[in-house]
Amino acid sequence: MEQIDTLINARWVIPVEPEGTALDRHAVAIDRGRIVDILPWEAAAQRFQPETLLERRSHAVLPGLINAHTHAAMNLLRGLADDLPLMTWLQEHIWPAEQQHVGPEFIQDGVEAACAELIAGGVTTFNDMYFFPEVAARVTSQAGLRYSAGMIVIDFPSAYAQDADEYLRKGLAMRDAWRADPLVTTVFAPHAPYTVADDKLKHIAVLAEELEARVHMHIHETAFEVQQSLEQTGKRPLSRLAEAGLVTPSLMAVHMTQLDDDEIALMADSNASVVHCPESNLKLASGFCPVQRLLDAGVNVALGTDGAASNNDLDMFGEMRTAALLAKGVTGDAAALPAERVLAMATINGARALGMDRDTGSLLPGKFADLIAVDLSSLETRPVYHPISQLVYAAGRHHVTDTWVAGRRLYAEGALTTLNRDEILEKLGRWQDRLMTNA
Ligand SMILES: CSC[C@H]1O[C@@H](n2cnc3c(O)ncnc32)[C@H](O)[C@@H]1O
Ligand SMILES: [Zn+2]
Repeated sequence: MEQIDTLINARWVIPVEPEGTALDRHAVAIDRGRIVDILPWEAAAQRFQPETLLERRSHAVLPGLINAHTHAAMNLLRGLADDLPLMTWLQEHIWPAEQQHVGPEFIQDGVEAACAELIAGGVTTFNDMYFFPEVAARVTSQAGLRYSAGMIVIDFPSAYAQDADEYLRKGLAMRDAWRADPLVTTVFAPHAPYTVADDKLKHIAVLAEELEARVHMHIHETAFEVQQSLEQTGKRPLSRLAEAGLVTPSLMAVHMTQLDDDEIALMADSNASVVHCPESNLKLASGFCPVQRLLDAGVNVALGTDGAASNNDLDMFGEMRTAALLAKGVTGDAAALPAERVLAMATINGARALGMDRDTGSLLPGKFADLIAVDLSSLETRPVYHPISQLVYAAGRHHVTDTWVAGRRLYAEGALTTLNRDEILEKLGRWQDRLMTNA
C-alpha cells in the first residue's frame, strides 16, 4: 500500500482536461501538495493508505476556480456607489474614496475579507490589481490562497506611490521580496490605456519580456474609452498597446467589450489572453465582450469578477452562469458558450492566461492539489443528469463544502480554517462606520 496524505472519494471527479469529462465514482489521491492519481474508488482503496480519507459521495470534485481579474481590497467598497457608468463611478465615487481611505490597514482588512469570500466560493487562485500588493501578499500567504500580485502602474499619485516610476520601483521590490513564496507570483499591472503614458507602456513591455512576466490591464472596457483615444491620439487603445510592444502571449486584456474583426485576429495571432468580466460589464453598462467570436478565433479567454465594488461579489459560480447565459443572448445561439467551455474558462484558461497551467487549473497527476468539492445533493441541484451543466446552471458557491490549495484544506465542510470569520465581520463593520462618517 502507498502512504499518502489525503484520499477524496467523490461521486464525480471533473478534471476539466479533457474538457467535458465527468468521472463517475472516482477518487483523487493527494500527497505532499500534489495530485498523485485519479482512479475508481475500488482501485484507490486497494492501492492507497491515506492519512485522511474523505467521503464526498454526493459531491463533484473539480479544480479550484481561478478568478483572473480582481481588486480584492475593494471588498471594503462593496455597495458604496451603484447604478452608475464606469467613468462616473470611478471619477466621482471610487477614486475619491480611495484617495481618502486606502493605506496598508485598508488593504490588510479588505484583502482578508476578499480571501474569506474567495475560499468559501471555491476560488483557489486570484489575479489582483491594487495598491500595496506587498500587504496583500502577506495576507494571502497566511490565508493559503494562490495570489498573482499586480505590480501596478497608474499616472496619478496615491498613498502607495507618487508617480509611475515609484509604482514600478515598489512593484519590482515586492516581486523580489516574495520571489521564494510558492503561493505568490507577480505580474505587471498597468491600470488602463487612458491612465498610463506611452513611454511607461514601452518600458513595461521591455521589463515584461526580460522578466518573463505577464501584463494584466483593463483594455477596451467601454466605447467611450475607444472614442476618447481616437480623439486624443487618432488610434484605438489596442493599436497603441501593440505599438508599445504589449500585445504578446503575456498580455491579459481585461474586459475587451469593443473589438473589431482585425483586433480579434490580432489577439489570436499574438496568443494574448482576454479576461471576460460579464457581471461588471453588465452592471456598469460597459458593453459585451464577444466571447464566442474570440474562442472561435482561438483566443484564450479566462473569467474574472472584477472588484466587489462593481460586481458586487467575487462569486465565480455566478460569473460562469452569467457568462454562459450572456453569450447565448448576445449571439442568439443557445449552443454558444456551453457549460463545459465556461468551466474551462474559469479554470484551465485562467491558468493559461497566468502561465500557470503546468501547475494548476485542471486535475492531472503531478499538478498542485488545488481543488474543490461541491455538494450536488440538495433540492435545487437534483436530479443530476449532467454534473458539469449542474455546476454551471443550477449550483452556486454556497454548495462548495471544501477548498484545498496545494493539498492544504482552507475550507473544511463549510468552515474557514485559516481565517477568522467573526473577526473579519467585525472589521467590515468598523470600515462601514468609517466610510459612512467620512463619505
Ligand atoms: C491601480 S489599482 C486599480 C485601480 O482600478 C480601479 N478599478 C476598479 N475597477 C475598475 C474597472 O472596472 N475599470 C477601471 N478601473 C477600475 C480601482 O478603483 C483602482 O483605482
Ligand atoms: Zn478591474
